[in-house]
Amino acid sequence: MSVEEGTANHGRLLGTVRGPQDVKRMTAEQLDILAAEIRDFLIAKVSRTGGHVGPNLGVVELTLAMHRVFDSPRDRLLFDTGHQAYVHKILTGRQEGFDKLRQRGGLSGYPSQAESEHDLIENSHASTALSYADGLAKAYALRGEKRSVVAVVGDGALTGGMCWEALNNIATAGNPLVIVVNDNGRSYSPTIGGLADHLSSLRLNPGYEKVLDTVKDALGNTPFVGKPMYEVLHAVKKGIKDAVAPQAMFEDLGIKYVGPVDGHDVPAVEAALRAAKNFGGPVIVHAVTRKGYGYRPAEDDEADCLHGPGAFDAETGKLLAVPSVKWTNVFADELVAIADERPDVVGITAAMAEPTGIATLARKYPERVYDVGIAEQHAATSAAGLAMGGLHPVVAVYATFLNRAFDQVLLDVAMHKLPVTFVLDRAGITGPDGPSHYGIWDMSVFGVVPGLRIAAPRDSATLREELREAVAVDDGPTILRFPTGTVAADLPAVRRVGPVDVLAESARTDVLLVAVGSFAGLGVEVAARVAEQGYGVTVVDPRWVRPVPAELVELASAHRLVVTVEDGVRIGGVGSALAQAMRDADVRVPVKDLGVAADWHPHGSRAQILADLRLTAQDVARDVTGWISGLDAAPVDPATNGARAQS
Ligand SMILES: Cc1ncc(C[n+]2csc(CCOP(=O)(O)OP(=O)(O)O)c2C)c(N)n1
Ligand SMILES: CC(=O)[C@@H](O)[C@H](O)COP(=O)(O)O
Ligand SMILES: [Mg+2]
Repeated sequence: MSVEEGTANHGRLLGTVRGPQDVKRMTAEQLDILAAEIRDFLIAKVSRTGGHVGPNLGVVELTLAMHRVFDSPRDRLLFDTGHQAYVHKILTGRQEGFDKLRQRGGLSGYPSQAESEHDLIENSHASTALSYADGLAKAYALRGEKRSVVAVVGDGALTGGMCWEALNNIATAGNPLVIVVNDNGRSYSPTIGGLADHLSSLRLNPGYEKVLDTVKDALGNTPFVGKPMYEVLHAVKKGIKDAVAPQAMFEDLGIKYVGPVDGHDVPAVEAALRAAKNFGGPVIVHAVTRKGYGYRPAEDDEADCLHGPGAFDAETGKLLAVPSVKWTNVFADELVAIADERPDVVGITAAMAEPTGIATLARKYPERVYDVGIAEQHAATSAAGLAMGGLHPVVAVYATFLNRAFDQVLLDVAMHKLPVTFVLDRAGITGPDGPSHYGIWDMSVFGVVPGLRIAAPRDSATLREELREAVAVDDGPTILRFPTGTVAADLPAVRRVGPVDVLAESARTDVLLVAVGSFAGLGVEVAARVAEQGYGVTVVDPRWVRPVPAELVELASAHRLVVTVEDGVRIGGVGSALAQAMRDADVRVPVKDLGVAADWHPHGSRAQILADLRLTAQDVARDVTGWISGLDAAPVDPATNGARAQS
């Protein structure tokens, strides 16, 4: 269908867009129609699949303007965090993929090089785009390639320290580079901090370019022209600039500032981008947008402007699935109960108060909760300062995001033996957000930290118990980690051996099955399946997985085979650490450690990915039966650990 036909058939113009070139030749009127159609498309599709509908509704015009001014993929368009790249995907030939957005085998919710040559940054962690852009611009400069580099960064992502490390370098390098600040004033909730205040001071001031244009227009009609006019204009510009000094911060850094510009006005954004493109150095284009723009349920959503909901009713914006009791809710309620008793307990969030449950504490004790912005490294070391000041901070972040604060946890917190508790939500395989969101690294990465204790609760009862144990520790840091979604049904222990809970046992002691955290239920199911083959399985939940409890080694010595299963990478995981502890104690029992291969696992549902990894009761039972019956036939050399071949 032609653009003209598409224009005539409302709802069909989008169907004429197969690539960026199709929007370059559209008229302003067609662009308005197309923007409306894209919004309808986003609401229709994402309401069915779930996803980042709010952020993407806010960048429709911005993305249209970017693809009209720049020539992707020769010019590189980078998206910080990448959750706001759906419009970019729509304009680069991937409309059909939205029926399976964030689903196994379907479109990723983030840029994906495997999907398109137009995509570059696949990491969904915030505040990285400017560093990529700095490097890209330096590479093109050195190679003599005339290619534009454009990085879209949100006001929330700008609160991340890496952005300021990058800006410092971008300013010095002086390479042509366009930084589009997508300023909607929000992360999930309103963006906090001095930078956010600075941006809003810019938002509230008339863009000095716009005021200057007005002055130019006015003066332009006067009789005098030439040098005096230029001097007048220059004086006016300087005067206005001084009056709206806030953007001086960027310009004093050596980065030109253009804006603020209405991010929903395609021609205005295009004009700013063209000016930036031709500037010949680093330029910030400050686009003011609204998260959820054009869709009232998102615009009016106080919590997070429908930042990333599950499937929802397109008419009302209401979630279709009523959230069950999540791990997060249990944590939040227990944290408040603890805070009632412990005035030294305070909470820290990295711009995710609601999703981590810290908001529950903030509602009761607002003075005891700190939102540090998207700044996990700062969160960790600020927590160290709070602890040095006599408090016990509870830092609640998603497991995957603590990765970037390893050095702070190791040296700023643990080396000083400070009582800080890190609560890692979304630990393990999460699913729809894909590999850079998988919280599979924490038990390995932080397992090496001297003096740091790690707990992996199996249900709400143990979460409450282990959280209390964690905040009672006063000579070092603790980590409490649990998965996404509905909390597991309580699974009572039949007895406790030291800190280790025995969940099931038999007269026979063929297998010790160490089921870590949320895999406890799987362990009990495996034991029942293996028992049908005549073998006895003792299922234990270590509760505290680091350091390895000595009682676990003792229990191992009383069995013929040890099998561990964890929702984390095998390398350096609980199984690996237990095997080492057994070797150190000269306990010669073969160990099979099951877990997640250290790899970039694709997105999908949590259940699907775990099944792909053969981390189901059926698969594990089959393996355990094979191993133990194999022992009947011939002993496995404990030294080889008999590691299971895994993808
Ligand atoms: C390191 C890191 N911490 C936390 C998050 C979770 N997160 C995803 S999007 C987002 C808010 C981003 O706000 P902003 O950059 O302003 O983009 P917007 O959603 O407003 O378009 C956060 C905190 C993340 N992706 N990365
Ligand atoms: C982009 C980002 O990092 C978050 O929005 C993330 O997608 C949220 O994940 P949950 O849906 O598990 O809260
Ligand atoms: Mg924002």
